[in-house]
Amino acid sequence: MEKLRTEDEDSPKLDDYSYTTRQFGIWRILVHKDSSSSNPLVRGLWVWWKKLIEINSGLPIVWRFMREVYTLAPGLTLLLFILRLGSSVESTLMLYASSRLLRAVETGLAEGRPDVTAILQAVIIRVICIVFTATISWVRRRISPVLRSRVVHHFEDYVFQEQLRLDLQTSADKNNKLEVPASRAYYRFEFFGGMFERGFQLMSQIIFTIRQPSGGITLTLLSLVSPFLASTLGSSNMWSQAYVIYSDNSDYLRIRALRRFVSDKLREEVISADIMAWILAEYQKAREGLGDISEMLQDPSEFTPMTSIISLLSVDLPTFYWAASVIVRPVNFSIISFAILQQHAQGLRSTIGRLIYEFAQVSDCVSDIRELYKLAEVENKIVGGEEAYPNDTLSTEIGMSFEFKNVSFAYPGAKSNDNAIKNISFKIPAGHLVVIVGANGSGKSTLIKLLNRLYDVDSGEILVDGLPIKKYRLADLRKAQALLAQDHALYPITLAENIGVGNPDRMNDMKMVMEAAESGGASEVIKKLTDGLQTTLDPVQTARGHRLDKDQHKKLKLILEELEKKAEVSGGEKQRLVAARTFMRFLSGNIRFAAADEPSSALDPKAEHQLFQHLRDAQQGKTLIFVTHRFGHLTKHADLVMCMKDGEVVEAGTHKELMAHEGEYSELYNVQAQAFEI
Ligand SMILES: Nc1ncnc2c1ncn2[C@@H]1O[C@H](COP(=O)(O)OP(=O)(O)OP(=O)(O)O)[C@@H](O)[C@H]1O
Repeated sequence: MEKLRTEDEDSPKLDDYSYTTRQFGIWRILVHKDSSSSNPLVRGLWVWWKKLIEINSGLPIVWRFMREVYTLAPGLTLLLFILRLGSSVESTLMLYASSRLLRAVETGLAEGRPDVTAILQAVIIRVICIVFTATISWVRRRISPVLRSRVVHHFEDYVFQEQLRLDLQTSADKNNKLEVPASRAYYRFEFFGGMFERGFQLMSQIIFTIRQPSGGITLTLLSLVSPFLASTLGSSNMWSQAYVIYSDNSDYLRIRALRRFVSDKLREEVISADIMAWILAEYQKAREGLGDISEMLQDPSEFTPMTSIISLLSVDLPTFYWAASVIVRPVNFSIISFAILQQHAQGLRSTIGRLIYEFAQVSDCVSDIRELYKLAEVENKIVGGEEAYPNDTLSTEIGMSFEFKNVSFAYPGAKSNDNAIKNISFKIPAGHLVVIVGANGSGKSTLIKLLNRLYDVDSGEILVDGLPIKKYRLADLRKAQALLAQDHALYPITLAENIGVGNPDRMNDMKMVMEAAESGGASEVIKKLTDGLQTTLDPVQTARGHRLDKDQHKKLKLILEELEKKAEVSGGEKQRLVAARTFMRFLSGNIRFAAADEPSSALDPKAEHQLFQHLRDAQQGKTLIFVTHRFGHLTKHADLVMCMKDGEVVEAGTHKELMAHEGEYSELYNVQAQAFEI
């Protein structure tokens, strides 16, 4: 683990990052090593102290969050807090009512004559309390969903907007992944509302208990002990610390892996390969290997008998106090007072317990809120320059020119130590047709991504029309480029929109959309579909059924099946539709560079030939790069063929030159050519 961090002058020493390793069943847990004491009580207090510091530092962001929620619905938020204030005195009022009732009964019993007025008063107060409680909860149930929608929508929209803003390199960074769903915002708001309510509830209970005739103050103090002890001992356990958890039990991992064979994705292959018996045998072997090793996550040392005894005894402290005072002053003994004080003690203990529990969660809330806001602070790694593209003095009408100067690049977060691009230098003149060939993993696609500034180079420089690529405005650069790649997908919108977004300004121009579809070879696909251009291939599915297992549910079942039906296209048809989007982009008239990165892997030979032909036909005013493994007729038309191997350009020239050279390219070419020899 230490290897993951490099030490520099300002960063904390590695010792500060030390951890202890623990093993529970199949789980290995690396727990951050705290410098605090091994005594659970001292450690618990230390955890509390750290929590307080954390909460203190989080106050500004919580304040910002609460203000933001308030501005979304000021009236509703205020009303909700007023209702919470009302709820906070509910339990005290109820307690007051039942104390009055008990005292009235006690007096009646003592005097042999019940005080009907007092009893009636107590009953009326209790009924009022019940009506009050029911009304408050009714109003709350009505306003909460509205407030919830506003808060959740607000944060969902914000997160969506921020996620859309991130570039590839920035969003690939794990630190920029949101670990909290936007819907958590409302729970966090409710959480603080709950604490506010609990705070007032505690205040009203304390005031009421202190005012009790016999031992109110002592009772209040004694009621504090149990929840305080429980929370302090509880907070010192391992789960409240920072940890990394994983399983390295090979049998457990094998079982998990083998279970994947029953997924829909693999089922077809499993059945056709008839490997069920082997899977089952492997599964049983792993199960035997795992034996009784537990998958449960439980720290056996979490609670020792002593801590449990102390915790349980502390609950009975008010009773012990009462028993002691009866022994010392038996004359004061009243069973009713005892019952009332017991009720007070129980109420206080439960409120304090909940409040302490909630207080312990505040730091989690703060980190959730921080997490929600963090995306706004993330700066994109790919930063555009000021220069417009096309550049009046440097750019030409015939296309974009490129120059790579000693460019190296490794994917951020890649496990491999090898660069995907290694110190490459070459030039592509404007308007040229370039074909890049090479083995799998040689860096062809990466090169195209660098030209589109999906990633920035680690070292070296890329020039576009003679100027460093970083100097151009990003939006201008991208508007002038069109990429068509094998893994480009169809979007979950209609086919008309799927093609139209290639040129958003003319999205509704159906004539242009159909023209683009024709060039991409997709018009036949569209005609085949019942809804034509208005088809959505992978629509958002919301339909679901519940307990449709009986005969009388047949009708509902049929409706559900109808709702679940969706249009499907083949892999090659999908590629044609994606290609149509690129042609739509061409029709914007802005494109000076187009790259086709193996866009034809699923196309039949005729469709592939047509696609390449259409791309070449549209080459006017563009530099065109093809990345392909099936390069026969393409390379013959190419102005430049670049052959890549292990992240380097090993050969570059025309087809003829490279064939004469008899190197890597001619070898690849001949392998393909041989396939056609009889
Ligand atoms: N997103 C990524 N993260 C980490 N490594 C990557 C990523 N994409 C590609 N690589 C690695 O970079 C190297 C070059 O990959 P690239 O996709 O450019 O190869 P290619 O020549 O286009 O291969 P192919 O012919 O198989 O498409 C490979 O070793 C690959 O594993």
